Amino acid sequence: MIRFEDVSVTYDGTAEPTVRGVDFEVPEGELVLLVGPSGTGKSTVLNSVCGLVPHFTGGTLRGRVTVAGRDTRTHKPRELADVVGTVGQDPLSHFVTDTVEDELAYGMESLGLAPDVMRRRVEETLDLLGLTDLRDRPITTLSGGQQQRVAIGSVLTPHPKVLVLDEPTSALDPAAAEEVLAVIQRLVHDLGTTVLMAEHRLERVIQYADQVALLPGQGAPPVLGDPAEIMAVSPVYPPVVDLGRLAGWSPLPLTVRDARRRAGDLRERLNAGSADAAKGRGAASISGSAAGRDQPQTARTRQQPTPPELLGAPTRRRWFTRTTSTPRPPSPHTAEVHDVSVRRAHVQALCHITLTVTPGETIALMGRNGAGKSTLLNTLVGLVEPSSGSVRVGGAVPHRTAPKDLIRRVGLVPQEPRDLLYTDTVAAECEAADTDAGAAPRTCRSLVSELLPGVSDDTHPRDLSEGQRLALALAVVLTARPPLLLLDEPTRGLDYAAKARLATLLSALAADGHAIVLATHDVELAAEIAHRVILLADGEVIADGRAADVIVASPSFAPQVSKILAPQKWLTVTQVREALEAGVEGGLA
Ligand SMILES: Nc1ncnc2c1ncn2[C@@H]1O[C@H](COP(=O)(O)OP(=O)(O)OP(=O)(O)O)[C@@H](O)[C@H]1O
Ligand SMILES: Nc1ncnc2c1ncn2[C@@H]1O[C@H](COP(=O)(O)OP(=O)(O)OP(=O)(O)O)[C@@H](O)[C@H]1O
Repeated sequence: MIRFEDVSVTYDGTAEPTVRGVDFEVPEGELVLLVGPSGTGKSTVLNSVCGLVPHFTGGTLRGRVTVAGRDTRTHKPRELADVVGTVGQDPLSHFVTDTVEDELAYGMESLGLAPDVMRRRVEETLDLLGLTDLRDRPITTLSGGQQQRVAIGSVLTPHPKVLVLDEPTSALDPAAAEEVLAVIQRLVHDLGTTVLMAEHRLERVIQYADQVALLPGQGAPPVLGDPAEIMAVSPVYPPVVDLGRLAGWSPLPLTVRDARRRAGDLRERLNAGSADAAKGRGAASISGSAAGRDQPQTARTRQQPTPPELLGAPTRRRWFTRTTSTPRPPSPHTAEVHDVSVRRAHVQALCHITLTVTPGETIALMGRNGAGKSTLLNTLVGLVEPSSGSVRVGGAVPHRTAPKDLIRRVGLVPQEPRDLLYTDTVAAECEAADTDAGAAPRTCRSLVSELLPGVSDDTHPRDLSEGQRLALALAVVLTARPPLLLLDEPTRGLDYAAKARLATLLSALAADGHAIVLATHDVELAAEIAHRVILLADGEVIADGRAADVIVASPSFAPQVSKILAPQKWLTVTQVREALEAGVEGGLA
């Protein structure tokens, strides 16, 4: 159904092709998953199917791409629209109408479908994607995940033969991602729809793939094969595969269910290690278990607030030591939220929220799309005024504090880091950040150099990769050294390597006394770095406690490793690896 014949794409102004030797076929009624590290050309390949490459992006496409027999070089995107439905990475840029219902109908109207057919399909899609309550809503008032669901719905209603999906679950909560993928799988199995999809969070999608195409990068052509075979050699892989490789399981399990069947031995080895630790041998290493998350090596937890005098202590990260000379406010809490409610139009976005945030703790704010996570972050940073209740950040009321004073207390890296960047070079962005923060010249530039070595002053922020742009926005926010750092869905669009770098950085910031609150759907990131998890539902706090307790107890928010090794409380492959190594040293293996 989709056929690539020796395709290469060279963008204008670049000497080498971004992708080359792309030569494979996606048969009708199959779902092929495109995987690979950031920047290896996944979006480029996807966009060549719907004709955006090269008709809209410029550049040169060599070879041939055909979709349902139509050559994309001779057919413009609008001449392919009746066969290909495309969801790109940025839903907002996608929308053409104002309300949810109109958006779902738009594609069908352009194809001239009969009104009764349109009506039926809109109703079906609203039902399938859980959008019924939002049908009359202006799209601009939807949460990020709600918008992504509408974007997916709008390409499903015309029933295209081919779906091209670029990270379709990046803004979805785990349960919504499962629901949307189940719908897509049903289209593949029952209607014979052909799907080509790229996604970084492989733990969500790998089990739905009939085949995987790996783009290894550095100009190497894609490798197509059976998902398990590709996962055995791929540089990007989900935690279940990481654990399978660690334990030496063959064939590699791709699902939690398959891994659980294989995990008996591993559980026994880990049990022996824990028992050993309990007897006092090798305890330090084994405390890497989930229960040990907020034990001495990280120390600064809700239960053990960091004494303010320790906050200026030297840190592990060189760049960060430069920023520790200014004393921080003496309050034991960085932020206090008391009985806060927020109404937005007719929606009760937050309802009687009470919580405190303590220096040195990392909190993952989780919950379904529309639960109120972004609203809470926006309230902490003064962008949204509570309808009732009080918010204090570093002693100040955010929405009544002048921006130049507020940025020394709290900084938000928004869901779309681009929203924070407004100049046209990295150097200008850094100068503006220094001025805004009243910081010494080159403060921001030094942070950027540490976070993004090799990025030149004259690079346009638009030309940075997703992960690089996030790092730049983080540097801009950190220039003012806010004790409270807020991040909204920071791993959206990041590959596993970029995510690991972000996790290391955030852990160093927390160890230095920063309080960090991140709204995230990424259960694996929460497992990696959060001391505490707060679950929101319909604007209310429904759980607030140690990460290990809250997420392990939730089928939606538990990471893969804890599902595989339950009832033992492990959260990450790193913890398992460290425990096994300690066990080997102690003669356990
Ligand atoms: N329109 C364009 N003009 C010039 N260069 C581009 C254009 N679009 C993408 N590129 C470059 O091509 C390379 C591949 O980008 P692409 O978005 O296809 O990668 P990707 O694998 O989808 O990355 P990610 O996983 O981060 O989305 C990158 O270096 C990018 O900067
Ligand atoms: N301007 C607005 N007018 C009306 N309702 C709004 C407005 N902004 C947000 N909402 C609603 O408030 C609720 C909370 O939205 P919020 O963006 O805080 O959710 P979220 O938990 O961050 O969601 P996501 O996980 O999808 O990003 C949602 O139902 C959303 O539709």
